[in-house]
Amino acid sequence: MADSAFIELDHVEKVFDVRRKTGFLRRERREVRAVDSISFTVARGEMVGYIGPNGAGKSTTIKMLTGILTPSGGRLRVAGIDPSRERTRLARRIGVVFGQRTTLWWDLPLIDSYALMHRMYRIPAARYRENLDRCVELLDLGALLDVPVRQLSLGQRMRGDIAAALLHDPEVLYLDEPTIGLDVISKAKVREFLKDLNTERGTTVLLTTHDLQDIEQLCRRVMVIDHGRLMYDGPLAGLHEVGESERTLVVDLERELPPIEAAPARVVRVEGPRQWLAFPASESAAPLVARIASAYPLVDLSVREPDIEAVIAQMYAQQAERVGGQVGEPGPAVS
Ligand SMILES: Nc1ncnc2c1ncn2[C@@H]1O[C@H](COP(=O)(O)OP(=O)(O)OP(=O)(O)O)[C@@H](O)[C@H]1O
Repeated sequence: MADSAFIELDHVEKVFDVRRKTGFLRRERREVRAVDSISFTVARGEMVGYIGPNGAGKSTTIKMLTGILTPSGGRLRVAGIDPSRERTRLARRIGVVFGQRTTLWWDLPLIDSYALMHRMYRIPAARYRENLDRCVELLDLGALLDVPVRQLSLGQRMRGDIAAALLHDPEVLYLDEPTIGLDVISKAKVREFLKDLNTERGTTVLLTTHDLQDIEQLCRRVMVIDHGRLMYDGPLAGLHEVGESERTLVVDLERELPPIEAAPARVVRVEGPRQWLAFPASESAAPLVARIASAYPLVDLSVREPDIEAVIAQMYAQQAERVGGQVGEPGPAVS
């Protein structure tokens, strides 16, 4: 493994033993291989997207990286520490944000939660003050500090949670769906903040998300997991190529017209003056837009990204075709 690796996973596995009631006295025992022999390293200061469909094994990986769960097999290190053996020592060096849950105290004003963390993590007063001031300013929390957490909107609470994860200056931040359910403005704020955190402070970030735009705007490298297996590790552009996914250009014309001709884009839907054109996600939209604008009476247009599920489904289908296997049997990681 690389010396500079800050996070290291070597054939890590997590198997859950699930018991299900199948009759009055009968129970069925089943193994769920949530993480299946995953290996990767993340260098200090990297910002990596960790994506995959529901139930792929993302949260399980993150829980093992924090020490909440113990791997069933393989070797795992974060900053040289075995997370499940030295969870408390590691806790001082990592920050975690689970989008669907909060680490804040529900009935307390935000500032009181921070004060409790100050004590829990034994953060030196000057450093606490400095980090708090910085987060309050950049995450726009000033007006919210005295508000009980239960009264915060989802976006406000998420910003509050991100600040809470950073008060002790962690070297690595795990984010599990940090923009889930947020409106466009809150998403932009959170992304901007994370970008700054990574470039200015060099914080290593591992980000799981269902929003491809989070990855596009933040991560040069993306890892795709499905059925507990690593299917891809590389740049996002490469993922589009592997998945041969398509983006969609939605064009509003001045009036109803025959389908637009603009290869390699092809019209996939027409509704009155609005037309939908699919084009390969690996192609730049700019020349296509310029060509359409010069030849057609354009009123408005927008580009829609493929969602992660679609990209992965494509990737899957192609891999199955290549190996002549069945869709649903993941192959080795493509990089
Ligand atoms: N404590 C548990 N006991 C039994 N099975 C579990 C447990 N936690 C997770 N699993 C199973 O392990 C698999 C992976 O779950 P995980 O939560 O890691 O997926 P995920 O990629 O984070 O999904 P999502 O995007 O829906 O959050 C799923 O099949 C899930 O049902």
